[in-house]
Amino acid sequence: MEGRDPAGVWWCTEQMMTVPGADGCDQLVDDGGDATLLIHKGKEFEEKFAKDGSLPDPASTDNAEFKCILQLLRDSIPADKTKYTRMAAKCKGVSEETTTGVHRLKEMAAKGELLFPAINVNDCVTKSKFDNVYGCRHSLPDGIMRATDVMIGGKRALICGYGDVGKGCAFAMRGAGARVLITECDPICALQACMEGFQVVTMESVVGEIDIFTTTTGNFKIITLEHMKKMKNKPSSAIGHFDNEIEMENLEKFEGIKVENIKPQVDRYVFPDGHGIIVLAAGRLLNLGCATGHPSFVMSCSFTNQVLAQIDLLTAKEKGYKNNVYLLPKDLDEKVASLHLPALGAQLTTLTKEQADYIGVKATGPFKPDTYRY
Ligand SMILES: NC(=O)c1ccc[n+]([C@@H]2O[C@H](COP(=O)([O-])OP(=O)(O)OC[C@H]3O[C@@H](n4cnc5c(N)ncnc54)[C@H](O)[C@@H]3O)[C@@H](O)[C@H]2O)c1
Repeated sequence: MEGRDPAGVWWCTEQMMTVPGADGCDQLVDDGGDATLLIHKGKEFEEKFAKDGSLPDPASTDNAEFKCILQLLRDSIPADKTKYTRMAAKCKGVSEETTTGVHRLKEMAAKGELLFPAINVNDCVTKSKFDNVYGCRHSLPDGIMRATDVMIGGKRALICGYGDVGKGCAFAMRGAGARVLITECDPICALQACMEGFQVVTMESVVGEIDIFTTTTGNFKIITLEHMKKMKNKPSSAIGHFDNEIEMENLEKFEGIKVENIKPQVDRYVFPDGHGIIVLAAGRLLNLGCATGHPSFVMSCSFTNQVLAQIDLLTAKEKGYKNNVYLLPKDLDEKVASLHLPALGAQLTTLTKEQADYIGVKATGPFKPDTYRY
């Protein structure tokens, strides 16, 4: 759905969750938390309507996405006053794919607002340490090359954030011959970047010299309008989750800005002073917008985790899951990896009973404590 208008995206989200002849879906697979957010906001505004007859007001927010949600609910409530309340009651739980969605879920759980149990698939080792790292290592340069045909070798590439996605992106850019710089707020990640030979800098100190920008923070206002004003005539890109990592709204509203659509998902924003920057995938996930996302092999690890999480949710009640965020057990994480090894021709060593006892594990695993960080 990348590149479509936000209202259309939210319309699709609602259609996906509307099950003819039923109150809604039994379980949700989410990526970024949009479906989960819509159910929660739907129920919240339906309850408000029941109490005081008021409908959501899209004019009450400046956030373009949230405006769409409010408009959608403003249309939905008069037609069916309890649609999302029934949907929430029917839903046994959600399994969430990505860092940004998990962040939203944890916020809701901490406030006691989560309406059903959630499984954090992102933090399975065989998800975040594979899809986020190796998937982005593949699909970041793929997206940049397809979109711009720019020579990456020799260019200065800034990766904002050196978490899982940032690590994959930094190594990809280095592999393509770029001189890679990193911004980080976390001293541990910053030190990791230094130890890998990347230069850790602040955006302000290098913004005028960088050729390719990639934001991987899951945070907002990483590349601001002020930064974009100071950039040279070169590409900028984003691989995080939302278009607020790059201040797209402010860029679009900037007086005198001209937008040249070079091709689908590739826009050149020209400032009144004549310098232009290339924005890929409208500031959203460029590897999805400008390429085909991650290759199927690495997604197979993520989706195997999703399937296991969905099976786990089937018995959430029996397991006594509360409306909280849960991780899959480590033996399942190891199982996901085991299932993928034969395709790569790997031969796993089997521990003898003696060796297993010596290091204090079972010969069949789990091989690491939950605190192990890989
Ligand atoms: N495009 C894709 O295919 C894809 C795949 C997986 C995840 N994601 C998304 O990518 C984003 C990052 O995911 P992740 O798993 O790497 O998360 P992460 O938490 O491992 O990494 C994010 C890093 O950004 C740093 N950071 C936060 N604010 C910063 C700032 N202002 N300046 C510099 N650094 C800052 C954090 O310290 C952290 O190290 C999320 O939005 C996630 O949903 C995208």
